[in-house]
Amino acid sequence: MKSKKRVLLGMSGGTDSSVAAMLLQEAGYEVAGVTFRFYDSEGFEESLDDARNLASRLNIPHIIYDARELFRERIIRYFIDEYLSARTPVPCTLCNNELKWPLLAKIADEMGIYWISTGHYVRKVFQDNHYFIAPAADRDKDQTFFLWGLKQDILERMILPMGDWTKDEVRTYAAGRGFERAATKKDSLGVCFCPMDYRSFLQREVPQELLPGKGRFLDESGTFLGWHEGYPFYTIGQRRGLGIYMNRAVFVKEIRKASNEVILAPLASLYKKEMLLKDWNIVDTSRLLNSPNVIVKIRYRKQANYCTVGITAENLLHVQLHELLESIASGQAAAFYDEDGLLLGGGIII
Ligand SMILES: Nc1ncnc2c1ncn2[C@@H]1O[C@H](COP(=O)(O)OP(=O)(O)OP(=O)(O)O)[C@@H](O)[C@H]1O
Repeated sequence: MKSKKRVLLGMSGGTDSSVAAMLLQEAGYEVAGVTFRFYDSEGFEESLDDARNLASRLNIPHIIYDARELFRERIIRYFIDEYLSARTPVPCTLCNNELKWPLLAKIADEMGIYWISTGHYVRKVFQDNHYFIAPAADRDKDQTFFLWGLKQDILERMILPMGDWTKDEVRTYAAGRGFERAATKKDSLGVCFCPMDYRSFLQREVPQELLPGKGRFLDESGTFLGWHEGYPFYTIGQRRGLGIYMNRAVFVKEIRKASNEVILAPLASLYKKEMLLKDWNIVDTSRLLNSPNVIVKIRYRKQANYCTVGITAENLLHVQLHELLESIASGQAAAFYDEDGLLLGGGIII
């Protein structure tokens, strides 16, 4: 089954996977395309048409895979439940690690295809008998942060054509090949099924009786500061949009579900020195555990901190931060890197 020349590509209809299809063909692969229908949206038919048109112009067999039920259960319901549980969800991480890539592998298996591919801006390297995800040439587009949960069985099958390209080069290439529409499509931003503010999404999706209603903002010593709209509408570290006017800067430090209370505090109170992770994945134990040069990131575009990682008796990852880090929210992901940017693993903060 390990045909060297056949690859299944996830085709969203967007610029990156469109150019990925062209580059794979240029590299001599026989490409098949799949477009996942993840959820119902006005834009889906248009994206699907784009993917189909491209497939037809490139002479690529193309299928649609209906993943709506799976996506609703595993991603959208999780997203809502996390906010209702006073946590901060990471839907893109979960989708990539538990849906998009495993589904590609499953469908490829059914088609007798070994290689699987997407338009993700990441690279893959093989070192010391392990495959690692590595940063893309376009550091601004780098998507390594979302892929820490992928295991070797997926990593070994991945082909990542965008890894050596910048987005500008990709657009120029598509235009040069006469694919003007693919060249000029907008980048997708944020959480795909929730294009609006997540609070409006919760208002729309969650029956009113399941929302907690107004609750109390308190300071760290329990003093009442004002009323809030209900704890799911706040996230750890939030400063803007609190709807409360104070003569000092305050941030959300803690969210108490049981009492529907949100604790506000100065930034200095939000710093922590350690965290615990569940549902973790380690790519190479020897490089991660107790190593002195591990870097951790808890936000896509934010700071990187040095840390030391160990495993607790309860089988959680214990992350000792070398410098204080603020706004660590349960539910968020932490991704580990070595100093060359190789992705060493990650987990979900509890
Ligand atoms: N609905 C979908 N069906 C199949 N594959 C998808 C779908 N959505 C995304 N992908 C794959 O996952 C990759 C990353 O998707 P993401 O939405 O993060 O990035 P993107 O930069 O918007 O990519 P693109 O320009 O290809 O839409 C895409 O390049 C594509 O290969």
